[in-house]
Amino acid sequence: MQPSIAPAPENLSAAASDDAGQPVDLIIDQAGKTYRTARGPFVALEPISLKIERGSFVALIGPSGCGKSTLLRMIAGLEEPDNGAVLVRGKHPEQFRANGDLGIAFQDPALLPWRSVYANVAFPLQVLGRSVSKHDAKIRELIALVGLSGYEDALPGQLSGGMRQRVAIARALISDPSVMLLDEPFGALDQILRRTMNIELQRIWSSQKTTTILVTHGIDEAVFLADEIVVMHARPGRIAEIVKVPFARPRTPELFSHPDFHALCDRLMKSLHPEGAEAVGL
Ligand SMILES: Nc1ncnc2c1ncn2[C@@H]1O[C@H](COP(=O)(O)OP(=O)(O)OP(=O)(O)O)[C@@H](O)[C@H]1O
Repeated sequence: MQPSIAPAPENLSAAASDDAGQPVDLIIDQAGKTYRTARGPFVALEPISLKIERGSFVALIGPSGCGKSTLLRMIAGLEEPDNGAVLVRGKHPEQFRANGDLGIAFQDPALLPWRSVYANVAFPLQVLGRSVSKHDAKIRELIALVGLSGYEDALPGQLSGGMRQRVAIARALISDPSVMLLDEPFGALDQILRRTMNIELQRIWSSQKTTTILVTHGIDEAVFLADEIVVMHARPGRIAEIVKVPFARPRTPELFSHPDFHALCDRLMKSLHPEGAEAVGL
């Protein structure tokens, strides 16, 4: 498995494809983040470089505090790197987000409690000044895609945690984003529901082929869903390695019990926690 960290070329906006000639959606070039704290500067993320191919599914894994959310916030344009550059389809992330090209779903689905499922999914269209009625078919199609047909009029308080997350994913997709950022979207769900959602997410991603970046603490979730896994280490936050996931798609639930799946999970566990892995016999 080859690390695929590529130093970004000098002319970033011209770097629309990677070494294999594949179109690239995201270029991170020597971007880092140091926070000022009462105890002095704190390096949340060392300067890192990374390229993400169009239509791929990339997972970010790493211990708590290694800078996964900081990196995602930089990609979303919610945080500026101190140095280096982040470009999404050749644009500054903030500009990219303002066009509705970026879909975001975080751990807390943050639905508006007084609005129905339909109105929550439609909300980004209103923010972007687009007509909801013109997009009626699209809204219903996405609600169906996330398996919630029949719940259009339900309020978030009437839904389970998994259903609320599905609404958040439909909402993230309503503006036809070319890039989707998911920060621990299933972190609060139990293991069974989480697996169901993993299978659902693969189905949704396969039908849309939106470039997706998922932050997760679940190694099995990352292996099941991703084409590439970015392993991060903490103190300071940095990329330790990038691992390609070799399993063919569509991946079925049986993969979760396949020996090769477990072998890759163990290998990633070692990469994440070299000392701890030895203690548990890996
Ligand atoms: N605004 C801030 N000011 C100071 N320190 C911050 C700030 N935001 C994050 N940090 C610190 O930067 C480091 C990276 O934070 P980040 O939230 O990116 O980590 P993470 O890998 O997403 O963690 P987790 O898995 O626990 O969510 C942490 O040590 C955090 O305390």
